[in-house]
Amino acid sequence: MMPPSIDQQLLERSEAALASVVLDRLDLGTTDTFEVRDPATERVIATPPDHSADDALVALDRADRAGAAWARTTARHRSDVLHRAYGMLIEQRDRLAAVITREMGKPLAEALGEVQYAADYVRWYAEEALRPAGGYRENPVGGSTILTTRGPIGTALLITPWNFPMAMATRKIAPAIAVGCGAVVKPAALTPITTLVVAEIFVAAGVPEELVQVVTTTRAGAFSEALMADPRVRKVSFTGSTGVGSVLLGQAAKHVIKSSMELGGNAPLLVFDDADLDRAVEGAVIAKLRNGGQSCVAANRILVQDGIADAFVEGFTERMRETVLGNGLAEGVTLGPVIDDRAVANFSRFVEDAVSRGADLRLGGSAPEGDGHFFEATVLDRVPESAEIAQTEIFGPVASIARFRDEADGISRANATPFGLASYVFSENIDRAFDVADRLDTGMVGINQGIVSNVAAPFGGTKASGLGREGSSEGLEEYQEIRFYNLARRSAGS
Ligand SMILES: NC(=O)C1=CN([C@@H]2O[C@H](COP(=O)(O)OP(=O)(O)OC[C@H]3O[C@@H](n4cnc5c(N)ncnc54)[C@H](OP(=O)(O)O)[C@@H]3O)[C@@H](O)[C@H]2O)C=CC1
Ligand SMILES: O=C(O)CCCC(=O)O
Repeated sequence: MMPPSIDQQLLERSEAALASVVLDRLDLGTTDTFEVRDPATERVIATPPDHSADDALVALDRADRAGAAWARTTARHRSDVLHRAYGMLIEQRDRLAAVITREMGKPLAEALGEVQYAADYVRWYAEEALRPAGGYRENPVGGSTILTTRGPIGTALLITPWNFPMAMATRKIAPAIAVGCGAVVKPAALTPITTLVVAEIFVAAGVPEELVQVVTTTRAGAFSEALMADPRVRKVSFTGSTGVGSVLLGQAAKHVIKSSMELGGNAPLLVFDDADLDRAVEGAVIAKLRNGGQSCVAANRILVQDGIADAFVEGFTERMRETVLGNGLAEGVTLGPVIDDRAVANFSRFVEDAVSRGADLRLGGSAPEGDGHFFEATVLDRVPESAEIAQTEIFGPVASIARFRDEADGISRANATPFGLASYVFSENIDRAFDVADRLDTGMVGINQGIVSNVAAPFGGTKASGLGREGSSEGLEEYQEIRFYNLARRSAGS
């Protein structure tokens, strides 16, 4: 079948959007550059500066100084600035979405969804900035009153991945700004442009020019070594692979830096015999294909109870067959390219390995010929636990289905992973759904739905999936330091 053709007007608009971005926001005279490519065509779309570790230290210096002044502003002021930024992000949603699609690949409609999701973090933290941040309690043995305050922790280092280039940036930058911190942001080298647009809009909304410094670089290791050894960094927030998260935690341990780590997942999605079939199929498609499967909360292991398995696999495969693969700028496309060649090679290997171990390939399984990094929506059924795909984070549009006998079997398989980010349960028996959800060792559980992401909810995982939470009020606390005042009292206390 011919791939859908690209809308020329959208292409031109996206070219204009890319051309409008100031690539060197640090303006340090850096002459090294690197290439950012469109994953749908492999063509170069931008050449931002490749900043050195020394450049990053200058950025840190600026963010730290600006942060000291920002910390003294009122919560009302910070809230107003964030509200303005929200409005401007929404006004510029088409420009932002075009940049996201061109550098990351997701279909334009999904990119627009990411812009709204990302902007919602800014609005949420504009509101949270005003919440009371302190407490009062009596010393239980009398003699003093304990007052607590929460203040900005200091300068934050924010490292983001390529899969949600806007939402992961705002999920970190907005709470940092809301409480009064400065920040150095390092976007993924594959997708740095969106973050530059976000920073530009924040400044236009009233964020001081130097408060949020975006460092574009391909030298991530040297960057983090230099910054994590600098005592001015008081907070690191990272989203990405568990391997890099561990390296950062090692560096944080040395200098005792407060850390939030949002790392890999291996989400189980359990469908019980008593699930509503249509709901389970729909939820599983949503959970599997979030961001083309390139999400840490994407359903990684679909586990289906024996009694409903055949009907589920039938329905799920038919829904996966409806996906339209192609360039995210083309009309009707619902599945864009994957991020790079390495990902395509991984998926081909997963499929080959699973089939060689007895899995049943129900749909897809190949990378189409031609330019760009594409992989078909794929369904593998009866995947044995020995298959590589049953043990690893897939991060793409390949669904791995296995069957289970009963509740105990399903739960024990679901928990048999070092990861604990998200899980999903489908059952019309609400007692069972809650009971199973309670016994799944993950930070988030979707019950009868395939979505857990929500700005008002604490996003994060257990075990090797990370530390800390993002979004919600808990996400704000990650950028705060608690202080208490022990106020002497004459009375013995009440
Ligand atoms: N939990 C999640 O949300 C995500 C999980 N992943 C998982 O990780 C796998 C690999 O993806 P990838 O993008 O390579 O993830 P990485 O963990 O390598 O990259 C995430 C971010 O960390 C940066 N980084 C890389 N090395 C270091 C370092 N030594 N010190 C500081 N920062 C560093 C990257 O920079 P640079 O781009 O320059 O390498 C990028 O900005 C995926 O296939 C997926 O399994 C990926 C993305 C998100
Ligand atoms: O997948 C990720 O890398 C981050 C989380 C995306 C989401 O908020 O849903």
